[in-house]
Formats: sequence, C-alpha cells, structure tokens
Amino acid sequence: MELLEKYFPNFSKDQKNKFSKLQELYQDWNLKINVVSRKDIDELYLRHVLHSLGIAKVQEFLPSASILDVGTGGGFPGIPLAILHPETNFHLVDSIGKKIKVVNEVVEGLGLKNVHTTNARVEEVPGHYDFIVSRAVAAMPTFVHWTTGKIAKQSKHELKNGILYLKGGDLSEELADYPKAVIYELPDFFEEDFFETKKVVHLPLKYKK
Ligand SMILES: C[S@@+](CC[C@H](N)C(=O)[O-])C[C@H]1O[C@@H](n2cnc3c(N)ncnc32)[C@H](O)[C@@H]1O
Repeated sequence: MELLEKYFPNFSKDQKNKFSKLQELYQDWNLKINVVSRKDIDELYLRHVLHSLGIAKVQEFLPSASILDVGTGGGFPGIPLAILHPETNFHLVDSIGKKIKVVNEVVEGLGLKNVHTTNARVEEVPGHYDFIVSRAVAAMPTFVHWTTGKIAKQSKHELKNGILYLKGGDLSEELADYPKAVIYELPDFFEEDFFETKKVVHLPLKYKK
C-alpha cells in the first residue's frame, strides 16, 4: 500500500480498502487456481498493481468512459484500473474460463460495481470502447487485427481513443508499421528498477463500424 500511495497519494478510504484487500484475495485464489506466478504474488503490488496503474499515469479515465481489457488473465491491468476509476466502466475479457472465474471472485470479494467480465476470445466480443488496455497478450499487429472495429467514435480524453498497451523492451520492430504509436516510458513516473525497460504504448485507432 505504501508503494501505491507513493505515486497515488489521493486514494479515498474505499480505494485504500480495496487495494489492501487484493493481496489476501489473490493469495487465496492463487492456491486454488494459479493465475499469478509464485514469485509475482510476493511482489503483487509492484509487478501487477502498480504496473497496471502505469496506464493511468499516461491517461486518467473519465467517469463516463468504457474500457476493454483484452486477455486480462487474473485481472491485470483491469482490476487495479477499475479500483482507481470507480465511475468508469470496465469490461474484462479472457478466453480461459478459470482465469475469468478468479477475476469474478476478486470482483465480488472487493464489491467492485464498475466491472463486468466475459469468458470469450476478444474477436467475438461486440461493442465500442474509448480505450482498449492490455498487457502480455499479443504482438501489436495481431492485437490491432483483433480490436479493429471496437473503438468508440468520439474521443473525449486528452489522448485519442485507441489502444493503451503495457509493453517492455525494444519495440522498434513491433511498432514499425504504426507511425502514430507513442511510447511513454514508465521510469518517467516510477523509480523502482522493475520499471527500467517498461512502457505504455498509445496507439490511436479510427472508429470503424
Ligand atoms: C500472459 S497472459 C496475461 C494476463 C494479464 N493480462 C497479465 O498481464 O497478467 C495472456 C492472457 O491472454 C489471454 N488471451 C490470449 N488471446 C486471447 C484472445 N484472443 N481473446 C481473449 N483472451 C486472450 C490468455 O487466455 C491469457 O490469459
């Protein structure tokens, strides 16, 4: 919690409660269904929660916004972002049922009212969203292919509607075909060594029916 409050000093009481409950919820559920690696569960707040919140350092979401988390796994980045933005709607999607089961249990355990989940491949999920967030799911060309046609027409945030993807390492090859992609370096926001090569990629996408 101290780590989170170092970078997000204005949590409400409810947000503090929810963030602090995460450790116990994930520890319990991870014993039944493994969604977070052993090593990572000890560093849940650094490797999963704060990393997920890196997206909010690049773009905070408006209360009326709709956000899709593709391949959410155990709920990252969607769950921490949903706690941070209690008035924003989050749709968390994963193709593996047992992962969505854990996410549902965490959502219920926290009493999160702004999250709904779907167990499906994202290609089968209809709807239009202001932003599509993700981490560790697919290379950008595949991801763009899956998500084309799921972006809402009107941009109402500072950044244009599109993808906000947590990535790491050298992206020059992966992003070569996307001149509009902008890379935000997470060490500009967070000083821990874990973030050394980590980034948020913003790729604006046009509305398509
Ligand atoms: C490496 S995990 C990452 C999980 C989470 N985003 C995280 O960073 O902790 C990738 C996840 O993407 C899901 N996935 C892969 N392709 C997908 C698709 N087409 N639609 C929905 N989920 C997908 C997998 O089931 C898996 O849970």
